[in-house]
Amino acid sequence: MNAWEVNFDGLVGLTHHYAGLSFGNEASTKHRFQVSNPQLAAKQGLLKMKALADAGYKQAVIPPQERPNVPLLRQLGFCGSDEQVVEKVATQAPQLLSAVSSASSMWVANAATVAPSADTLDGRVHLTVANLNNKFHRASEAPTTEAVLRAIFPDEHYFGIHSALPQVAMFGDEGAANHNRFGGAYGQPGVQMFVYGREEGGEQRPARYPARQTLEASQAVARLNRVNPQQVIFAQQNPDVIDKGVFHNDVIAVSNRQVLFCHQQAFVDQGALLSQLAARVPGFTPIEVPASRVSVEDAVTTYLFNSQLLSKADGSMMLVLPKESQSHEGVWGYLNDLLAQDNPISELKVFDLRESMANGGGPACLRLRVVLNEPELAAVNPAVLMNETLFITLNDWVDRYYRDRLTQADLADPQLLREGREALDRLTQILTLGSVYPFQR
Ligand SMILES: NCCC[C@H](NC(=O)CCC(=O)O)C(=O)O
Repeated sequence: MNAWEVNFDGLVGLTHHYAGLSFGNEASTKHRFQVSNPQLAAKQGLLKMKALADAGYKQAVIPPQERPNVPLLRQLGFCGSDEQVVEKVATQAPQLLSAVSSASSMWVANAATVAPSADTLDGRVHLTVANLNNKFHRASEAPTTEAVLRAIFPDEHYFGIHSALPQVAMFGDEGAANHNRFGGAYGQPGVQMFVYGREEGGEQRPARYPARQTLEASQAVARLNRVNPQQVIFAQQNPDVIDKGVFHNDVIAVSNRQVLFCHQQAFVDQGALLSQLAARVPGFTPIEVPASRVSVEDAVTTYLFNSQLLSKADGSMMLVLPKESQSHEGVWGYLNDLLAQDNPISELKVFDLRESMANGGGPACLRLRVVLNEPELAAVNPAVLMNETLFITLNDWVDRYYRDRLTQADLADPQLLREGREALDRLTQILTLGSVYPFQR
């Protein structure tokens, strides 16, 4: 059956700021306390969505979450009116206010892991919400992510949505950022590769930075998503590169159909893994970038692997890259050599995503890929699909509600809380989502 890869991009929230919350994510640490521009951030994301929709790709949007997360502050013992809760945490524990105000749900590659219906035992599309257990500011995303996904994929006949795994380190799960699907046409059964950073009790693990994803979590997600066990591969990320800032696999590898574009040092036993893929994926085409051309450090600062690898009408592929890859002479030189060589990549498309990049989120982090066939696509809430009208409506909405400057100190402003709720209330009407936020219940 005819099927497409639909890219669902996260819309940046009103409280987007730089708080250095993600140890092991070097961009997050480096930009701590810099001034952010939430309005620009949201518009940079919308421009990418619109450009890809205009180029003929199927594109949709996932809304931001309610921030600051007042119910979470109440769970931590702050009391009084909502405004008083925010005021107290701002004076007593400002870093905690940052954490509960983070707009991190924008990186929807970490929202869930998706299994297309062609791969599942019951013929439905499955999505398992990620628990994002390794970081407090991200672990709190799961309940609203689930509500939002149910509002976007409401029909249980086509879609199975699963709650996040238990919130413990043993089941740390970071969603689609550690998942790749290989195959031919999107509607045909594929091979799913689940990438993990450590195994509970295992010896091979990074020394400096955390490995966020466990093998145990990946196995559970594969079960929940009912992926045919014949179509699953588990692969370990190279712990040495996690220690160099590769906190998710999508910082060092990206795949599309038969192609894997990755760094030479991305995986443990990479040679054996590539042979296994070659045996299982018809026409498997690895494009391994040698360390002599691009170091892991340069991969981390430029995010060339955090690109989207998209199929074009003629069967060739386009890499959607962040501007940082173009500004780096060595990396840009390598990418242009790649174009000249005999491989499926025939175009480079560059976007300015500086606001998101400064927190460690490139083009691939901002999107969740959902392969859908015709009836499944027809069952998606149509109001989230990107088109000219939605683009204009969302830009106007951003202009109306978003600030163009935000620091940690601004999070204490009770007006920000009110602005956020008013904006999200309006957004749920635009996207016909119903009541998905705690403040709406
Ligand atoms: N896939 C990209 C995720 C980036 C995200 N950054 C952050 O949460 C940084 C937030 C801050 O430091 O303000 C993370 O590390 O999970």
